[in-house]
Amino acid sequence: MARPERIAVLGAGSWGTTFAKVLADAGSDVVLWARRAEVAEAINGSRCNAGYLPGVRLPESLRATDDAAAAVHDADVVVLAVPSQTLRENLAGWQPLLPAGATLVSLAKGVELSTLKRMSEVIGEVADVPMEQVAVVSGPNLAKEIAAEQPTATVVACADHDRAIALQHACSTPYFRPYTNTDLIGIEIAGACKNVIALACGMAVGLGFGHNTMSSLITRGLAETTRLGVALGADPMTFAGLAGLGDLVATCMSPLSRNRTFGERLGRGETLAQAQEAAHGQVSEGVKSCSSIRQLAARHGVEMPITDVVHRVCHEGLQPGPAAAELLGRERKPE
Ligand SMILES: NC(=O)C1=CN([C@@H]2O[C@H](COP(=O)(O)OP(=O)(O)OC[C@H]3O[C@@H](n4cnc5c(N)ncnc54)[C@H](O)[C@@H]3O)[C@@H](O)[C@H]2O)C=CC1
Ligand SMILES: O=C(CO)COP(=O)(O)O
Repeated sequence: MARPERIAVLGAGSWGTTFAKVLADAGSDVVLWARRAEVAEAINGSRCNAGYLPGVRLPESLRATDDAAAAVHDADVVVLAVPSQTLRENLAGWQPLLPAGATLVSLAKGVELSTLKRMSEVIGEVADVPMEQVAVVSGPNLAKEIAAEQPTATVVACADHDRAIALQHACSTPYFRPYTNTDLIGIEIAGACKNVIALACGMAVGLGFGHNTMSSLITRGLAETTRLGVALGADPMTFAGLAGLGDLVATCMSPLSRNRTFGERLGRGETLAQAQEAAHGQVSEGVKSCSSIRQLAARHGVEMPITDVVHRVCHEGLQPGPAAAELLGRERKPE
């Protein structure tokens, strides 16, 4: 499959805008759709999306619009960069506009609450396309670092290897190195679960705990994520890769992560509403996905103790201190 000619990125938040910059820097012809006309105008006028990426100058070749039909017109790749829980509704509106045969790419990291579906499953269903047409980009990809052109690797996953190669080509730059993969289940489960583990790590930071606690959460978090992924049919090796361990470490360790920051606020004693207010409208996917992932795990008989306590802290009034004590007090077992 040839390198894509025209790419539309739908969603001009932190990651959508950054990924559009990557594609434009890689020489692709990119149009970025923003919900708000003033955001599109600012990108076209001042080359800046100040609300999400202050201080970042966007490439001259990147065009923005608030007209989704104009954005996707003639696109051979359509990148979906809206929060997981809004993807179904947004995509249903865009579905009649999608060019036949276009590769649909998910940037979102979450599991849908109402259906427990992965984002690629939601896309296949709503857009009514074969799964070979759906791709996922996921990895240790904190938007602000990539927007600053710091060296980063990622994974482009698609069941159709040729499409993955074409997309890999379209987003390769001197600072962004994509690898291909065909394990969508593993890549997406890893991406959704790491947000929940990052919430737990944030809580640990908020409680004043150090690196031993973080490493213990990261390692046991990886174990429970892998258990769920394997139960769903993923390749266990995926969890040792960029979209698995790579993203887990980046998100759990970085103060730039919205999920970790959210967890830190809860760990310091703030309420869910206070932490949400402090996020200024930016999405912390783990707050909702902890519930859908917990349900998915229960459906498949998989134990996910960290995810379980994160859900109960976020939604059932459990306090972070007792949650930590509960994890430590679990039945003793071999590693
Ligand atoms: N920011 C990052 O560093 C990374 C984010 N991601 C994932 O990408 C997805 C999008 O994240 P961001 O761009 O960071 O989010 P964001 O919160 O910065 O932006 C979300 C974008 O979606 C738009 N949107 C459309 N419909 C919406 C609705 N109904 N409700 C709320 N927003 C709506 C917003 O206007 C905004 O442009 C998430 O699933 C996130 O986990 C993945 C890798 C890196
Ligand atoms: O997915 C991310 C990094 O890979 C971004 O994480 P946050 O959504 O927690 O900021």
